[in-house]
Formats: sequence, structure tokens, C-alpha cells
Amino acid sequence: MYQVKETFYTLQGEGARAGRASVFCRFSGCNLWSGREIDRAKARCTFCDTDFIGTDGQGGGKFATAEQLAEHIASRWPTDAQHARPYVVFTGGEPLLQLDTALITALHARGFEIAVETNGTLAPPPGIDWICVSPKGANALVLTEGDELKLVYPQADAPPERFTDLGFSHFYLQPMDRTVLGDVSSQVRHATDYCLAHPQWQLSLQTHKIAGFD
Ligand SMILES: C[S@@+](CC[C@H](N)C(=O)[O-])C[C@H]1O[C@@H](n2cnc3c(N)ncnc32)[C@H](O)[C@@H]1O
Ligand SMILES: Nc1nc2[nH]cc(C(=O)O)c2c(=O)[nH]1
Ligand code: SF4
Ligand SMILES: [Mg+2]
Repeated sequence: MYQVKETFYTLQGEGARAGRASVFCRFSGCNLWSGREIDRAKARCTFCDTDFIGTDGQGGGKFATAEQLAEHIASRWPTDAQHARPYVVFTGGEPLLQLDTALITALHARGFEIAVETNGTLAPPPGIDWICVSPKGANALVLTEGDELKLVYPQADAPPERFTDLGFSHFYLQPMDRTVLGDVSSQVRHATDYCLAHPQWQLSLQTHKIAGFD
């Protein structure tokens, strides 16, 4: 049984593949926060910008089999997109609590390229085509290699220097959309300054929030 908060067709807003048409599948639940505001301050991840509780969002629900969820995801991809490889981004919540080999196989069989957005604390099943790890505070990383490392910045207990030697192809700093330095725009400036001083890192702005899409 897969528990899905929502599924929607949009452009990837963040990171190396920003701008790419994608079906987003947001799984319910996370191992670092209950999702309830009352628990936020004591959670292992305290700055989350997402509602991932339950299965009541657009295109959400409970899916009994991998085939059923894969069919649901495939139905979101436009039918006239002959020249583009179908692309699904699994996120959450924490997608590696639920993404498994059966679902990967069912989506590959439908021609999909498969990406995940993960906090990096859980081992992934084999076969994922694009892995984006976004470290959270002091929580230990199990996933120390992948396609992109996208660090929300600043985090007092997760400085960028801790990650520079890991095995990722791209390193991004994404300004935190939650106030820690007084205002979000000074956090954007702070991330910009860090990238200028440390060119291993590139700036990831959450373009969907700027442009106003999901
Ligand atoms: C909501 S998370 C879900 C996937 C996974 N649990 C994770 O943390 O990577 C999706 C992406 O949003 C980022 N994110 C969460 N809260 C954010 C915030 N307040 N500002 C900027 N990015 C944020 C995460 O770091 C992650 O890259
Ligand atoms: N457009 C868009 N791009 C995204 N990239 C990562 C997202 C996420 O919440 O995981 C996200 C999202 O929620 N919307
Ligand atoms: S790990 Fe990801 S989904 Fe979980 S609380 Fe943090 S940002 Fe949100
Ligand atoms: Mg988001």
C-alpha cells in the first residue's frame, strides 16, 4: 500500500533540472518530522515548507499496488509529448520510506525516467535515475553519492564545508524559505555570497515560488 499526499504535473522548480516538465508524486509521511506544527521545534528537521500529512491532496490517495500507482502517475503525463521522455519526481515527505523496486519497475516499463528528492538518511532501492540529496542538520547521511546535493542554506548544524568531498555531480545551495537571519532576502544574499566565494556551489532558487506554480 502506497500513501500519496498529492500528484501533479508541473515544472521541476529547483536544482540542476529546474524547468523540466515533471509529474510530481508526493508521498505522505517523513522520518524527520511528524508534519504537525506542535512538533516542529523538537523535530529532526525544523524548517520544512511542505504539507505532507494524509492522502487528501490533489491526485492523492492510497494505492494498493505498484501498477495502480504507476498508472495513476502515467495518466498525468501529457499524451502529445512524443519528443520528451516522461519524467517523475518522487518527493514528500520522505519518498525513500515508500519508493520500492516494484514501483520503479512499473514506471520504467512505462518509459519513465525516475528522480527522487530525499533527505539522504535512508538507503534507496536500485534503479533510480536521478538522486537529489538535501541534508538536514546533524542527521547522518546514508546516501553520500548521487547526482545532486542540494543544501538548504543557512543551517547552523549543516555547513556546506561538511559536504564538499562527497560524490555528487552537482552542488547547490538553496536559500531557506523560512526566516533564520531576520528575512528571507538576506538569506538569498548570503547564499549568493557563499557561491561567489566557493564556486563549487551553485545557487538554486525555488523558481516555482517565484513564478507562482505548484
Ligand atoms: C519538502 S522536501 C521533501 C523531500 C525530502 N524529504 C527532503 O527533505 O529532501 C523537498 C525539497 O524542499 C527543500 N525544502 C524544504 N523546506 C525548505 C525551505 N523552508 N526552504 C527551502 N527549501 C526547502 C528540501 O530540502 C528538499 O530539497
Ligand atoms: N515545482 C516544484 N518543484 C519542486 N522541486 C522540489 C519540490 C518538492 O517539494 O520536493 C518541488 C515542488 O513542490 N514544486
Ligand atoms: S526531511 Fe524533507 S519532508 Fe521531512 S521535514 Fe525535512 S524537508 Fe520536510
Ligand atoms: Mg516543495
